[in-house]
Amino acid sequence: MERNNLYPIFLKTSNLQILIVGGGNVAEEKLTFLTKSSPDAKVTLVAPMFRKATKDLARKFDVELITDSYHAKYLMGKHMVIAATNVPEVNIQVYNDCRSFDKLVNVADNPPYCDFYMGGIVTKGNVKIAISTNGKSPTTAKRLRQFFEEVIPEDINKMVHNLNEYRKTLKGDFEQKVDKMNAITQKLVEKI
Ligand SMILES: C[C@@]1(CC(=O)O)c2cc3[nH]c(cc4nc(cc5[nH]c(cc(n2)[C@H]1CCC(=O)O)[C@@](C)(CC(=O)O)[C@@H]5CCC(=O)O)C(CC(=O)O)=C4CCC(=O)O)c(CCC(=O)O)c3CC(=O)O
Ligand SMILES: NC(=O)C1=CN([C@@H]2O[C@H](COP(=O)(O)OP(=O)(O)OC[C@H]3O[C@@H](n4cnc5c(N)ncnc54)[C@H](O)[C@@H]3O)[C@@H](O)[C@H]2O)C=CC1
Repeated sequence: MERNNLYPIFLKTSNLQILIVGGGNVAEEKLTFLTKSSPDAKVTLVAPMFRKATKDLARKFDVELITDSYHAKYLMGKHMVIAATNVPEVNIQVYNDCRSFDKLVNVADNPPYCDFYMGGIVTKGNVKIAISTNGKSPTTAKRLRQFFEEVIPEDINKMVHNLNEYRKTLKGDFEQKVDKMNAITQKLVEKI
């Protein structure tokens, strides 16, 4: 069976500068999911024109909008880039420039031109689940996201908080703490 070899990481987007090239539907969709998961992300968009809803989102999440066509100078200081224009040549140019400057790049909806994929994301307090289908079916990623949003209880964060508090009260060496944490959470994985 084919398998997903991507390695998920949880980025501190408030420490990183992200550039989105484009201001249309796709750029707005990527910005919507990015800010939904990471409202404190540092994001800049560059495009000759932006949708009204994109401008509203930008105001809400303190996103910088640059009204201009893409130029490589806009990559300066950026760590990650998402290209989402409707001009394939521009998207490929962004990809090539990012390669030259060692930036991580995602050409939205174009898997061969992605160093990383955006995933389906479920957030419940401190708990976050990211879903990828290895680029094979974004719709499945969306449906799984909706499924987990539904089935994971809101109070999962209470459990994380309580276990964090309990962990602080534990004395002993590392191994004893691990044993105690495992013992108290054993029920979670026991088959009924
Ligand atoms: C590879 C990837 C690269 C990337 O963009 O990062 C990619 C690629 C493509 N998307 C396409 C289209 C659609 N994308 C969505 C939705 C989402 N797409 C997302 C991620 C990814 N999309 C990455 C892989 C993720 C993984 O590994 O599973 C999500 C999860 C996250 C996000 O966008 O932030 C977000 C759901 C968020 C949520 O709801 O939680 C929908 C569904 C809808 O809108 O209802 C459609 C229309 C239905 C359809 O066409 O399938 C096309 C075809 C374009 C064409 O036909 O030209 C391609 C290209 C191709 O597949 O070749
Ligand atoms: N809209 C959709 O749901 C989907 C779109 N696509 C493809 O994704 C691409 C983008 O789609 P949309 O966002 O819907 O297009 P769009 O037409 O809504 O937006 C394109 C954006 O790119 C900007 N742009 C054009 N040239 C630029 C440049 N040189 N520098 C910076 N920005 C530039 C435009 O100003 C505009 O804001 C298209 O190629 C489309 O075929 C693929 C799948 C689904």
